Parts: sequence; C-alpha cells; structure tokens
Amino acid sequence: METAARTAQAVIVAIDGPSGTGKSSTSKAVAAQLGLSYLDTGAQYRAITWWMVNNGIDITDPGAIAAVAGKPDIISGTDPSAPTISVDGTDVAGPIRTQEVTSKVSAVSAVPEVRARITELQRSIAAAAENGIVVEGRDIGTTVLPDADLKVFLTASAEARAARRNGELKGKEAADLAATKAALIKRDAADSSRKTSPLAKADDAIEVDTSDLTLQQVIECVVTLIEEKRAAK
Ligand SMILES: Nc1ncnc2c1ncn2[C@@H]1O[C@H](COP(=O)(O)OP(=O)(O)OP(=O)(O)O)[C@@H](O)[C@H]1O
Ligand SMILES: Nc1ccn([C@@H]2O[C@H](COP(=O)(O)O)[C@@H](O)[C@H]2O)c(=O)n1
Repeated sequence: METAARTAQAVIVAIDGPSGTGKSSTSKAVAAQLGLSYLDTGAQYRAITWWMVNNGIDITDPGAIAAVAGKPDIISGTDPSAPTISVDGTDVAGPIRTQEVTSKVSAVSAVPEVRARITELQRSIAAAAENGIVVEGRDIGTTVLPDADLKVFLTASAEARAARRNGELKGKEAADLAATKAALIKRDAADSSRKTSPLAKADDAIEVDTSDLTLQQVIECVVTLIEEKRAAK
C-alpha cells in the first residue's frame, strides 16, 4: 500500500456511529472546512450491494456473495464538496440510496470477504490522502484505521434520528415516523450483531450525543477536537 508524504497538519479522523446520527453531514462539512479529504464508507458498502442486486446474486446466500466480492470495481471520489461513487465506471450515487439497497446492505456488508475487500480499499484511500482525511462509517476506529489521530463516535436517540430521516423524505414519500424508526433500529441491530467488524465504539473514541445539538454545533465540536489534536502534534 502506498502512503502519501503527509503535510505537517495532516490528520486522520475516524467518525463512526449508528444510522442517522449525522456522520456524513458532519464529516463532509468538517473535511471541507479543514481542507481534508472525505470518505463515505457506507456508500462503498451500498455500491457493492447495488452491484450484487444488479447482477442477480442471491443476497440471502453469503457463499454466493463471497464468491463474487472481488468482481466490482468501486471508485470513491474524496472531495468533500463533491464526493462521488462509481461501480465499473457507472455513477451510482443515486441508485445506492434506494429503499431496496438500504434494506439489503446489512446482509451484504456482514460477509467477511466483502469486508476484507472494502477495508483494503478504504485503507489505500486513507494512505493516499496527503492532507489527511475524514473517514466515516461503522468500524473505522475499531478496524479500518485503529491508529487514527482522532476517533469520534456519534450517537442520537432513535426518535431524533427518525425525525431527521423523515425530514429528508419530505415531499418525496409519505413519511411514517414509526416505520422509519423501526427500520433504522433494525439496520443498527444487524450492523451491531454481525461477527466481522460490527458497528462499535472504539475504546479510545470520543462519544458525542447529537440528539439535542444542531448540525452546526456538532461540526464545531469535531473541528475543535481536530484542532486540539493538531496543536498537540
Ligand atoms: N445535529 C443534527 N441536527 C439535526 N439534523 C441533523 C443533525 N445531524 C444530521 N442531521 C440531518 O440528519 C439526516 C441524517 O444525517 P446523515 O446522513 O449525516 O447521518 P448519517 O449518520 O451519515 O446516516 P447514515 O449512516 O444512515 O448514512 C440528514 O438529513 C442531516 O441533515
Ligand atoms: N464502515 C461501514 C460503513 C457502512 N457499513 C454498512 O453499510 C450500510 C450503509 O451505511 P450508510 O452509512 O450509508 O447508512 C450500513 O448499514 C452497514 O451495513 C458497514 O458495514 N461498515
């Protein structure tokens, strides 16, 4: 794996947490503000899930998933102001957000061969980020980048997270708060209970409960934590 010559202010930041806690919004804004790269690892797991669905792979069969886990070519663009994701040259930023992919991604991401493949990709992207990077997901602090300079674990109540998600859907689909809440609790439970690299807080991660914070407050909190790390370098 090639490691970029890092600038003095380069930092590696891991942001993990359950669904809807604000990882993507916070990570993108923090990275843009501090001139860091940004990697949405959930988008990579969604992309490989999209490929499995599109190629007729039985996602209830971990053996079938494992057999083809190395096939799709997944490319992530790491500019926080315009992150991109493609599979075999096709832009899949839209298709990976469908309900179908969301409902199947936990099953695909639980397969060890998928995790090994995507983890390797994530590490090589982080290693190439010369100004540093904010990487967000479920297992970044515990598994992907255990030596990150800063680890943050975002949490929020299921009620707050469901309300945020329904806010996104407004005008597109009828938003049923109870159904949204049940779906995110189900996905978190699957992600937390898988054997390989589950959703978990690293022992040395700083936990931030965002339930009663605005997005701007969370961004400021993480920027302050990064600046403290940089000052101590
Ligand atoms: N502190 C906050 N207060 C209110 N809304 C927020 C806050 N943080 C994020 N949001 C909103 O909540 C929604 C979910 O945020 P985001 O996509 O960043 O979460 P996430 O943790 O990355 O979710 P997932 O893991 O499911 O991708 C977005 O609409 C975002 O604008
Ligand atoms: N490090 C990660 C990141 C994500 N996943 C899986 O992908 C799903 C989608 O993630 P979003 O952040 O886009 O909601 C998530 O539910 C996990 O199944 C993962 O396993 N590890």
